[in-house]
Amino acid sequence: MIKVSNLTKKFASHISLDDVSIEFNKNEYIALMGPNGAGKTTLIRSILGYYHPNSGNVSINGMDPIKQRIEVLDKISFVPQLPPPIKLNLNELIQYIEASSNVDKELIMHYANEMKLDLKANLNKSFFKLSGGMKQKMLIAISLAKKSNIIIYDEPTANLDPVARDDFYRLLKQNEDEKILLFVTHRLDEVKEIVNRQIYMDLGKIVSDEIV
Ligand SMILES: Nc1ncnc2c1ncn2[C@@H]1O[C@H](COP(=O)(O)OP(=O)(O)OP(=O)(O)O)[C@@H](O)[C@H]1O
Repeated sequence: MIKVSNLTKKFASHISLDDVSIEFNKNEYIALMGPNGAGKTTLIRSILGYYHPNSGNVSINGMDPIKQRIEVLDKISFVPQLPPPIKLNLNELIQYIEASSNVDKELIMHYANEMKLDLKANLNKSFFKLSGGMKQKMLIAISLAKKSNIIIYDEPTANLDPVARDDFYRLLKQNEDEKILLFVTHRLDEVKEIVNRQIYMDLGKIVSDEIV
């Protein structure tokens, strides 16, 4: 369970999260929406322990994502809005993920194949030299192979072509059981069939929260 309690996060005098309280439970597939600058990514990053809040706190299965960062990140699959500038080639990246997060290499290969990413042809290529869509396919393949109970996606389809988007949503549907899936999106039409809860944020607050 993810529990956010009275969370306020300011950057200088700007309030990005304004006393936000919300819970996410297993079997919830959540679309987190709202205009640019509403605070969605700040909320996600706070859940992942990237930010020290000005007040309030976050708990993930009873753990503090700042104090127990490694244990918390081990429980979560996360695909960010902008892929990180990883210099490792894909082979090294897979080996690193396999060793650090105990993710099965064959499963990464399987999901990469399902996302139509030709992993074998690109194994010696640096991650940062892949196209934007290829990077997202790789991160999605890793996120699905990790088999986490908490999956957080921050606009993961931004660079994907329509075929890759369809592949991604098909794989997500296969993967739905007993999870929390938190999905930041501007395209409700794309995720409508997958989500069962829709949350809107604006000006650092939750302005609506509906079970659908
Ligand atoms: N690291 C930071 N330093 C300063 N201000 C920040 C930082 N991160 C976010 N902000 C500010 O916090 C506010 C919320 O930003 P956030 O990225 O959470 O919005 P968002 O809802 O994810 O927007 P988008 O839909 O554009 O991705 C914005 O005004 C942004 O400028």
